[in-house]
Amino acid sequence: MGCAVPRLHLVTDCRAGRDALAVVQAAVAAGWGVHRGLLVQVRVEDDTTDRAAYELTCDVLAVCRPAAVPVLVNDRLHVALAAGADGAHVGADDLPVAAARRVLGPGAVLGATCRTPQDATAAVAGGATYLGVGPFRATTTKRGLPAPIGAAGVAAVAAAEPATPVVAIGGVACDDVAGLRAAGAAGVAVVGAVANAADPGRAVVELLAALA
Ligand SMILES: Cc1ncc(COP(=O)(O)OP(=O)(O)O)c(N)n1
Ligand SMILES: Cc1ncsc1CCOP(=O)(O)O
Ligand SMILES: [Mg+2]
Repeated sequence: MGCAVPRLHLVTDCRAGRDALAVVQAAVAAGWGVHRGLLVQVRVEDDTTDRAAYELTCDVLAVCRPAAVPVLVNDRLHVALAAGADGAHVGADDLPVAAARRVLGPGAVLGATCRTPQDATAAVAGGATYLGVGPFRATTTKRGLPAPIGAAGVAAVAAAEPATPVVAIGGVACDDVAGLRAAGAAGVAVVGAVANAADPGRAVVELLAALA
């Protein structure tokens, strides 16, 4: 995966009682020297206002820009554009990939959620830069997810679109990285593996080392 799509996607945990910005600060501070492997996706709760999403994105950008860590915004393309983020991530309930590409323009990073090879082929045709593939495993971080697809499901998507980086998501832990890479994933996206860690910075360093 080139520098446009790093291997470790840190997705913010904005549930009540969480300090998403503090986790991003810890991740970026700990990752000095290995920042080319890190990307932050700003993912807020559905009932978060656009104003709050925009302000968090600006705060995350202020932390990430000096370290050259790319920042994406989940779902809300207008927030990504307004804040000057590097791109966005869309899934089945968001704008279609091709429409998102038209909104963001050709230079933006655009991720698309996929569960199947058919999803992947459609997303690539629509202009996806990378494919967020999962859920790999059951997770408590997001409610209402479909059944996990496991490493075999990740491998099926990666094989269908070998020229487009696959980022596995859903219950991913550091110990899963080798198996996911072997399945064809170029990288992983995590919430809990970092946000729930006693030392989020150390968790980032360990994940980056496993992905190297
Ligand atoms: C890298 C990555 N992969 C998948 C998702 C999930 O996106 P989506 O299916 O649209 O679900 P929400 O995150 O919007 O609840 C993601 N965010 N990032
Ligand atoms: C947003 C999202 N989409 C599929 S799984 C997931 C949550 C991933 O969080 P965690 O890494 O804690 O399982
Ligand atoms: Mg979405």
